[in-house]
Amino acid sequence: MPADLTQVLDVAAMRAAEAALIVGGTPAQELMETAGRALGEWARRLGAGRPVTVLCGPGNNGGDGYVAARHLSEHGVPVTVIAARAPTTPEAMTARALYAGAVQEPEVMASGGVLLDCLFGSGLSRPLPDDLFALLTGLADRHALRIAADLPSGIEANSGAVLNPGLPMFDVTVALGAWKHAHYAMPAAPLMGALRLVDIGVQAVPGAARILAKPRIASPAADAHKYRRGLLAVLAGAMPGAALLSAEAAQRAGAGYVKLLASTRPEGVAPSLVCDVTDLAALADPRVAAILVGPGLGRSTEAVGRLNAALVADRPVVIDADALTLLKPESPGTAPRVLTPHQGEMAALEAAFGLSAIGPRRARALALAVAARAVVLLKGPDSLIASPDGYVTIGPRASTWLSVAGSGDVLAGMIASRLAVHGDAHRAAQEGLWLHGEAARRCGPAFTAGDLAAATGYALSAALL
Ligand SMILES: NC(=O)C1=CN([C@@H]2O[C@H](COP(=O)(O)OP(=O)(O)OC[C@H]3O[C@@H](n4cnc5c(N)ncnc54)[C@H](OP(=O)(O)O)[C@@H]3O)[C@@H](O)[C@H]2O)[C@@H](O)CC1
Ligand SMILES: Nc1ncnc2c1ncn2[C@@H]1O[C@H](COP(=O)(O)OP(=O)(O)O)[C@@H](O)[C@H]1O
Ligand SMILES: [K+]
Repeated sequence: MPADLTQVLDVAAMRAAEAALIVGGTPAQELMETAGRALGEWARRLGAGRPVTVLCGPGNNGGDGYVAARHLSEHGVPVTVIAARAPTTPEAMTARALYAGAVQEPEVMASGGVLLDCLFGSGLSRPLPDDLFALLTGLADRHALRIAADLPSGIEANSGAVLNPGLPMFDVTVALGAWKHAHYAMPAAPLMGALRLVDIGVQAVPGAARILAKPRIASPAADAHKYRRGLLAVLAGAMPGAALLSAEAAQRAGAGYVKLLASTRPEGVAPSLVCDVTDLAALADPRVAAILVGPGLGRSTEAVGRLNAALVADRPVVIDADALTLLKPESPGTAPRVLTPHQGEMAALEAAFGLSAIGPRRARALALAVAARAVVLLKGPDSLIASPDGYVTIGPRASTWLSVAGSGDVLAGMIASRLAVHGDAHRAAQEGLWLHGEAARRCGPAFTAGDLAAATGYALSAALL
């Protein structure tokens, strides 16, 4: 069976997946051999002739390092191996024995080309002791290129916690076998540099989180018309600018008809955007395929009324921004929902739904998804999507320029537009998150939310079948 290179595993699942490979007939030593050789090959190629220092710890991460060192030596690359601690696992002991070159004491301060950090990987259970922290940071300072084996040492694999403040920045992190949550989670992710993944044959783990894949979006069918493509109702509120931004993105993300619902026509409505001043009455139109409520809604009693009107209309709905702070367990409606909280809105929702705010973001998002019977897109530098049936999708790193006012309104518009097209909340959240990241990539640096909304069509074109 081909390996699964899209899943993101926690340490227990990774160990179980490795154990399954071993039971299936691949000895642990062979797994280490595959991982270590690939690691050595990355160091050789990225080093481009420069010498490599391999820093080895006591566990299997260190074992990978001895295999990498052997591979590098066999290819004529000058290697210095430093054993920070003696190997303790049978595989690491064998790997060390098979490395024919000298192994230096940790006092040796090598310098030069590439540092390959094989001190600790997924087995790190506590902060690095002072001597190892000093050794790692000292070596990192003395090498031009820093590569981490599996994870930078000092990172907790499940949570992405940085256990030692002041860890060095790496240029490349070579994940071994499968992605771990830390590769995509804050605060660890920015320390890792470029990410690469080595295939050691790890099979798909049922229910594992997955990296968000590029969606496959179809063009309108030959017999399409604007209603069949999806009518999206965007509820304007106290500050209509935000809803206008959402609507602008939504018009470019696939829906055939985007209507702004307001009691009076706000200023700045583009001619292409229909503003229905019958306002909430327009929700009775059976052709409304999806609703977006929240951007610029306000938090007044009137805002609560508008949110509830959107929910009782019983159409697939995106609930964003202010509406998230007004949503309650007793709020009406049974239609599919997408909630798009940032960290602050997440805390408000957790309080409203009586949930604990402790634990990794993915677990918190899942708990809310179940409690609110909604797909939850938890936003931030490490955005992720959780669905009530237990699936987690991890957003790949996105442009940090997305941290601009109105960027969330654009995302909500993209998701709502996709929801109007097909009504599937989970798929719409995935498509919207991908389009948001792609639009940002195309915008380059220092864009406005308006630029981002305007780039939606280009992002969509990249995902067309
Ligand atoms: N298994 C496989 O088939 C494959 C595994 N692979 C590789 O194995 C890696 C995982 O290996 P691993 O589980 O041995 O963990 P690793 O990160 O080397 O360290 C654990 C050791 O460190 C110790 N220790 C922990 N924290 C410490 C601290 N702060 N300070 C000091 N000591 C500390 C801990 O001891 P203890 O906590 O019991 O004291 C234990 O001795 C994985 O990242 C990948 O590189 C790949 O080759 C693919 C095939
Ligand atoms: N540092 C960052 N890196 C990547 N994406 C980010 C970063 N900061 C914010 N974002 C994204 O930008 C959007 C901001 O949304 P939100 O917080 O609702 O802002 P606003 O209310 O101004 O629209 C979210 O999609 C979030 O994931
Ligand atoms: K490492």
